[in-house]
Amino acid sequence: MSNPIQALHALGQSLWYDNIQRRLLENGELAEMIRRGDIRGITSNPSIFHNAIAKSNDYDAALKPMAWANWSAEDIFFQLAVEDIQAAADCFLPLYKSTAGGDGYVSLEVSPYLAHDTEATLQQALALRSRVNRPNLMVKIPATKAGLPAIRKAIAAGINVNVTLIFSIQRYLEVMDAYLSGLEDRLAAGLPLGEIASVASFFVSRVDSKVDSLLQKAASRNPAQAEQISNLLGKAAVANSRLAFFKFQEVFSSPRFQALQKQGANPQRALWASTSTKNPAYRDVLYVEELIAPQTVNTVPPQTLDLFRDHGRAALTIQGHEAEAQATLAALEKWGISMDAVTQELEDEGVKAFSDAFTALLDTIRERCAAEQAALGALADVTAQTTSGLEKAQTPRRIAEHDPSLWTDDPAGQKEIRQRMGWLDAPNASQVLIPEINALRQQLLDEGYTHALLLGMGGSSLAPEVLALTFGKPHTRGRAGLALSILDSTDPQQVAASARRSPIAKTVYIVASKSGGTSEVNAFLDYFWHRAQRRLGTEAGKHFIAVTDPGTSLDTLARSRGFRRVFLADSTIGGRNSVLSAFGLVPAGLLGLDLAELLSRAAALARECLPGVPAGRNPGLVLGALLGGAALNGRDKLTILTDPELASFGSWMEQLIAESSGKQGKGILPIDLEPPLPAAAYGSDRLFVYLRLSGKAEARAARLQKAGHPVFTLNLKDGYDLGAEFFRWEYATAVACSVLGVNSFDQPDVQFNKTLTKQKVEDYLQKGKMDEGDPIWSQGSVKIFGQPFPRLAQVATLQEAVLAFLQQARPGDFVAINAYLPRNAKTQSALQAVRKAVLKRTGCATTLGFGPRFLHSTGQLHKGGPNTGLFLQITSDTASDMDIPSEGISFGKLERAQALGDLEALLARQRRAVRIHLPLEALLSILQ
Ligand SMILES: O=C(CO)[C@@H](O)[C@H](O)[C@H](O)[C@H](O)COP(=O)(O)O
Ligand SMILES: O=C[C@H](O)COP(=O)(O)O
Repeated sequence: MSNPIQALHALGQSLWYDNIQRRLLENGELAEMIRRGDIRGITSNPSIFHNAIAKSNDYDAALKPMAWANWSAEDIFFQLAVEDIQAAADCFLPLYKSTAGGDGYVSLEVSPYLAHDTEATLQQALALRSRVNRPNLMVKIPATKAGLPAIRKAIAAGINVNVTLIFSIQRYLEVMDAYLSGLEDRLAAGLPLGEIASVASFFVSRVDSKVDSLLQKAASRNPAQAEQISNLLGKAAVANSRLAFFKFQEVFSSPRFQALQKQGANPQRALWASTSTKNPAYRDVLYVEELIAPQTVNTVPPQTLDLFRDHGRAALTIQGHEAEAQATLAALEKWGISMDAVTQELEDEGVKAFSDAFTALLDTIRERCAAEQAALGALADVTAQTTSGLEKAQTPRRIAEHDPSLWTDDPAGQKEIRQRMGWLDAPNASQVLIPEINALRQQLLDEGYTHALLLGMGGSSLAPEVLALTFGKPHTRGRAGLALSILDSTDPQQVAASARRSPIAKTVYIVASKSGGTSEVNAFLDYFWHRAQRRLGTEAGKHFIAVTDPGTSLDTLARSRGFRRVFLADSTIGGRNSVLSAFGLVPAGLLGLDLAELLSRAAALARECLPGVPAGRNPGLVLGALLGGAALNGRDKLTILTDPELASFGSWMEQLIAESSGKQGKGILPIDLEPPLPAAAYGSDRLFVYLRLSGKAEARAARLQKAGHPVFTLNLKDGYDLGAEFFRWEYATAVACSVLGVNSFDQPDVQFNKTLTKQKVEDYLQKGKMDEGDPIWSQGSVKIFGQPFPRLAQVATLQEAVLAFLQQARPGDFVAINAYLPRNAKTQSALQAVRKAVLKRTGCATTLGFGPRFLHSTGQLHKGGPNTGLFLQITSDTASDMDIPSEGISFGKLERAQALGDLEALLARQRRAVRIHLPLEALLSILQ
C-alpha cells in the first residue's frame, strides 16, 4: 500500500527536502530517506545553513583547521556548505541518473549579500558550479530585479538554476522569460539545451501571513463586512500560487517554448517553497495538499514532511480552480489589499531575512573562530603563517606523491622515505584484511580460545595496547572477542606476570615484529614457544600467529614451526605508522572491534587530507603546522590531556611524535600522563592538547587556557574515532617534521642504542659477567652511575644527590625518569610520585618511561633531540629472574644490558644522565 508521499509522487509532483544538516549526511539518514522514496531533491538557503551550523556542533571539527588557518567567515561558510552540498548531491546521484535528470537535485544559494548585484551573482554562480562540481547541483539565485539578468546568463552558461524568492505573478513571468531567454542564448551559441534543469521557487505561506494581517485590519475597519472579509483568511497564498501554475502552463505550452523543446529543452518546473503552515488554525499540510499538480515540486521542511506522510491527502488540487483563484485575488483588491504591494514587500523582506540570517551565521562562525584562535594564544598567528607557507610549498600534493624532499636532501634518506609512505593509503588498502581477521577471530572463539597475548615492541605493540585498554571499557562498542594483553618488557617480573595472565591452553600468541629481528620479541617468542611446546607438544604452533613483513626471519620461522597464521604486513609502512595495517588490525580484530568502522573513520579523515582539499581545511596539515610552528617558537613540549577513557592514547602519540621528530638536535617532546600542576606553574615551553570524549577533563583544560597556555581540543564521539585520530596524528607528525626540517621516517639513534646493547650482551656472553662500570656515588645498596655532576662530592644522601643532579635543570629543559622495572600499578604509582616531586621542584616538563619499552618510543628523541633533557635512569636487582631458553642469558640480564646500552648512548650524545641503582622500596623515599 502506498503512503501519501508515494501517492503524491505518482501524481507527478516531487517532494524535495527543505533542510540540510551535516549529521544527516554523516549518519546515513538522508541516504535512507532517499532509499525509502520520501524525498527526490534538497533545497538549502542561508536560514537553513544558519540553523544547521549555528545551532549544532556538527561543523566544529571541520571549522577548527580553517579557524587556525585564519580563513574569513564567508570562506569558511562556503567551504562547509559546498562539502554538504557535494555529499548530498552524491547521495542523490543515482536518482538523478535513473530519472535522466528529472529529479535528484541539490540547491545551494549564492550569497544573499549579492541579491542586487547582477555581475557578482553571476560570477559566484559560476564559481559555485565549478567548486561543487556535481551534475545535479542547482545554484539558487534570487528573483530580484538584478537577479533576472544573472539568471538568464547563468542558464546560458549551462548552470542549473533554482530561482528563489518569487512572490508575484508578474515577477514569475519575468523569471520564466529569463529562463527562456537564457536557453535561446545557448541555442544561438550552438550549445545543447537538454541537460539544463531549472525550477522557479514560488513562495507560498508568507503570502497568507501578510495578507491575513491586512484582512484583519480591513475587517476591523469594516465591521459590517467582517465575516465576508474573514472568509478570505488563509486563501491568498494558495490562490496566488495556483495562478502562478496556470502561467506556468501557458508559458511552457507556448510556441516560444515549443521551439526550444524541439531542441531538447526542459520546462522550468514550478517549485512551491515556504510551505510549512504558519498559522496553527490552518490545516498543518495546507500548502502541500492544495498545490498538487504534475510537473511541480514542493520543498518541505522536516516537520511538514512527517505530517504529510502521516495524514496528507494526495489528489490533484490545482486544475479547475483558476476562476476561484482569480476571484480570491479580485476580492482582496476590493478590500484594498494590493497584491503588487504585498509581494514587493515580501520580496524586500525575503531578501533582508536571508541577508540577516547570513549575517547571523557569519557572526557565529566568527565567534567560533575567535574561540579556536584564542585557545592557541600567540600560536594562532604562527599556525596561520606556517599553514600558508605549507600551502605555497604544495605540501599536501607532495605528501600524496611521496616526495621525500619535504623531509631531507640526503639521497639515502630519500630512498628510505619512498618506501615508507604506505600509511597514507592504509585506511583503504587495509579493508581487504577484514574478512580474514574476522574469520580468524571466529575460528579461535569456536575452538575455545579466550586470551590473546601480543609479543611486540613499539610500533608493533603500542596501538594494540591503546585499543585493548580503550575498548576494554564499557563506553565502547565491543563484540565477542579475546581478552588481549601486551608484553613489551624484558623485565622478568613483567614477563612472568604476562605468562600468569594467559592460560596456555586458551591463549593465542601474536608475535608482532615488522623487521622480524627485534631482540626483545625474539626473547619473548623463545620463552613462550618453549613454554607452549612443553605443555602442548606438536600442537604448539596452533597457538601462534605472526605479523611481520614478507621475507623476514620471523616469517620463515613461523612457517617452519607451523604457526596457525602468518599475516604479512605492508612493508611500505614503517612501524610507528603501522596501526592501520595488519599490525594494528589483527590484534584489534581478535579483540572484537568492528574493523570496518575503525577504518572508515580513518578513511574519512584521510579524505580531508587529500591534495584537492584546500590547505586550511586539511586537519592533518594545519595540526602539523601548529605542532611544528609551536616547536620552532619554543613550545616543544606537547602536553597531552585526555578524558580518562582515552588515557592510553598518549603512549601511542609519544612514539609517533618523539621518534619521528626527535633528531638532528630538534624535536617535539610529548608529555604523557604527567601529574597535574596548578595552571600557573607551567613554563612557556608547553603546548597542551586535550583529547575529549566524556568531557571529564574539560575544567582542567579550561583552567590552563585561562592561565594563558595554548590548549587545543580534539573531540571524539566514541572510541572508534581513534581511527581518525591515528591518521590525523600520523599526517600531522609528518607535516610537523617537514616544518622542523627533519626526516620523519628514520630513527638513527634507536639503532645506535641497539648496537651498544648488543655489545653489552655479547660481552656478557663471553665473560659470564655484566660490566656495569664504577659508581660515581654510593651509599649502602644505593649506587649512582654515569657522568659526575656539580656538587655530587658534597652530598650525603640519595635525596641530596638527586636534588644536586636536578639543579642542573634550566627553563625549557625536561626531566626523563626512565625505569628498568616491571611496569605495574605499584611501580607506576611510585614513579608518578617521584615525577610529581621533580615537576614541583624543577618546574620542568617530565616524562616517565619504562625500559626497554621507551627505547622504541621516546628513546630516539632522548639521544637525537635537543640537548635539554636530564635523564634519571632507575635500575633495581630483581629477586626472581628467568632464562631466555635459547639465548644463554636471562631476562634480567638482558634488561640490564639494555639499561647500560641506553646510558652509554645518552652519555655518548653528551646528555646529562645518571643511573640510580637501588632497591625498589627505596624509591618512595626520594624527594619526600
Ligand atoms: O527557495 C527555496 C527552495 O528553492 C526554499 O529553500 C525556501 O527558501 C524556503 O522554502 C523558504 O525560505 C522557507 O520559508 P518559510 O517557510 O520560513 O517562510
Ligand atoms: O617501533 C618499532 C619497534 O622498534 C619494533 O620493531 P619491529 O616491529 O621491527 O619489531
